[in-house]
Amino acid sequence: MSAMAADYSLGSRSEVGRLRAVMLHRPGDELLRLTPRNNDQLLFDGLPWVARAQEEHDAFADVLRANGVDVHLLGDLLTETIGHSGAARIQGISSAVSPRRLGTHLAEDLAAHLRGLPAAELAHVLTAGMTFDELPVTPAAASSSLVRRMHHGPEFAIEPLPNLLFTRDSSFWIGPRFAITSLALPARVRETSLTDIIYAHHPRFRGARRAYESQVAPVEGGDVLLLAPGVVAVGVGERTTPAGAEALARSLFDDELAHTVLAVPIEQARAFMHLDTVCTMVDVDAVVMYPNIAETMSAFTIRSVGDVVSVSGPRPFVDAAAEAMGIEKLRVIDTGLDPVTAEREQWDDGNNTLALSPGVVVSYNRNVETNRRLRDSGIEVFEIEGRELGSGRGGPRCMSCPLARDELGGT
Ligand SMILES: NC(=O)NCCC[C@H](N)C(=O)O
Repeated sequence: MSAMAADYSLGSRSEVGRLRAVMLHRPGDELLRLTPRNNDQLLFDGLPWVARAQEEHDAFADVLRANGVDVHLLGDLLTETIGHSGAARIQGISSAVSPRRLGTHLAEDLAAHLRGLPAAELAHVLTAGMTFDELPVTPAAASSSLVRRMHHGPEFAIEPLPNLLFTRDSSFWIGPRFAITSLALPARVRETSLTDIIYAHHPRFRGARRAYESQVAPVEGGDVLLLAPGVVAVGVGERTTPAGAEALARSLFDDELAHTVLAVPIEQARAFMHLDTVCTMVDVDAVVMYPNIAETMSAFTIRSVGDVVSVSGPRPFVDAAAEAMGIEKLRVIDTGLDPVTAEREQWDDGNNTLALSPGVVVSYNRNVETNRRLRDSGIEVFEIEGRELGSGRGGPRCMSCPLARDELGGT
């Protein structure tokens, strides 16, 4: 990536300030690893047609570019990072090559092989993984490695990362800082080793500081909504735990990145894996929310006053949010859908919109009713195709990590 001077600075203090730069991951060979036997464990509901998924993703990126957003692809950033920094290369390899899985001898052999690969090839292995069949053939390893002899060829020596597509979850920006999250499920844990080396070593991010450095407990970016400057909502459910929400809140308070954090309980179910599967912001004072839970969604309010942290509630989410945001009312765009249509469109990420600026969002075209009602409420909707992308159960917000948004006053 050229070190061109951008007319914005990195960071984000809201969900809806004009989007200036974003990190996406164009899906690649890691999706070709999915089979009917491993797709559940790898958190996909089906087997995407990969070429089509790439076309859909390219169209998504084009919509963002057409709206003036700088699109940075994680795969490119990773290749550039590894090419630029020997330390990043070593770190990436050591997080991927597990002596626990491979035994010390094979792990050392493989790590030595990976250290010699060109940057793009190594980035490919770190994202798409490697099967035992694909291990480099060294005569010594072939005859002396029991691990190699006893594993089946198609098994993974390095697990692939098909969910890298959902860049929202493995890091997020709050104020001028980035946070590397702590992903809850084994299929995704290694993703953060890649975002970590990118932010630590890519020249584009030189000087950027970290938030939530301790990564004490699971926090996933899809659960983190920047409701307003200083006000953060954190979903607590299948992924982010109460301990994660509390640790994040205390860390944001210590770094003066937030004064109020709302911990929002969500059902521990696949359909509601993150807060952004049921609620996203579409304007400075408006959310689109899954109607079947709009009435019951609640929040604990965590506040920092001086050195004291207090927890109150729970109370209705919309009331707690409005008070924390300092607005009279949080508008809930009432999609007004009957429960069955609402359930179908929520499953297909109808509530997972990505805001380009206040009142302008990107959404999947299949959610016909939700999109119609968003427009009826004055929201401009750019529609994208998600027939294949959606098989991983994530929409435009899940597939994007905003790197820079304008301050709200300036949009
Ligand atoms: N923020 C999001 O809701 N991201 C979607 C993540 C989907 C992925 N297949 C997962 O289960 O983690």
